[in-house]
Amino acid sequence: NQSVHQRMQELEELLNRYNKEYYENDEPTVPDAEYDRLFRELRTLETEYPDLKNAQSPTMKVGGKPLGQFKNVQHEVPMLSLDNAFSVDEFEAFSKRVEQRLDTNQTVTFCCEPKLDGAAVSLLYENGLLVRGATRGDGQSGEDITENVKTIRNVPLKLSGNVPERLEVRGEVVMPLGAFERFNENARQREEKVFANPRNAAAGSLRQLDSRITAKRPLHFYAYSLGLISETTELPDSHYQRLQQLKDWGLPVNIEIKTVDSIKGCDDYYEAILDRRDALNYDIDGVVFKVDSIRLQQDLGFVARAPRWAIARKFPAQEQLTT
Ligand SMILES: Cc1ccc2cc(C(N)=O)cc(O)c2n1
Repeated sequence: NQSVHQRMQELEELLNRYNKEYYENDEPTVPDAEYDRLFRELRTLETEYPDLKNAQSPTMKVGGKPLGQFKNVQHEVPMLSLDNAFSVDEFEAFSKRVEQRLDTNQTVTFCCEPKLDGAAVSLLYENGLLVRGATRGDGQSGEDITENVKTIRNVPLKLSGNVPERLEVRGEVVMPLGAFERFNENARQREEKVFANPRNAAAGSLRQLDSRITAKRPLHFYAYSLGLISETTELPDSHYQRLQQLKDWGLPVNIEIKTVDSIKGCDDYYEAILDRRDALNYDIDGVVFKVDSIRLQQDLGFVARAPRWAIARKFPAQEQLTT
């Protein structure tokens, strides 16, 4: 059954590629019917030849039998929240604090990104394989939702390239707005639970004990920082470049993430994202600015639970349209 094994590998590559296309640029090159046909062919072969089944097969992303409860996960590196700046003045106070720590003529580079309004999760990869997913919880410990995160279609089960032995990635799980509307409309028609907003929909979908339910929820994951990493790993001093490294390993990183070299650059970024807020395919509630230099981040450290080297600059609350 060498030719069967060959066909199974071919199907796996095709399905992984179509998955990536579907999430990279929202334009799958094949219709869903074709995707489903290939998916069914692979699942049939895996049933007939179980010893040829690959633990990272795309068929593993559909969820399995429900759990009785969630196990607890201790975050070896605490998952931090962000200090908020609601006004220009508060943001300027943040930038002043940062600049005080610099030498005179040193300029500071900031890494900027939209603040996704979803559910924070931690993904742990060992030798490039996804071995654990966890909710943020209280920052010190969360719930083990490994089976659920495996069903998020743009979460890779296997990283590619020269990956560290241990790599923990933190990011946000969101439910895209179009998918959220369709999901809620569907739920209304079936008189099932309707979610108040995409954040609740994402958080609620991740906390399902039955991962087959999570698998049916349209969720996206975007990596935004590194947690645990094997100390032998060579990494650039730039946070932005570390995120690009995650992207090279196959993890989804938001394309809106950019660096700027001044406070003015931060203000321009804030205005640019605010202007495009309604055009984005997911809910955001501000932008996040981080000192890009890891060395300077370490020098600035943290205050209580939030880092001194990062700030979330929040948008005015959106007037909730009365539905
Ligand atoms: C350190 C940290 C904590 C929470 C975060 C949350 C978001 C977010 N909600 O998009 C983005 C980030 O870069 C974050 N960074």
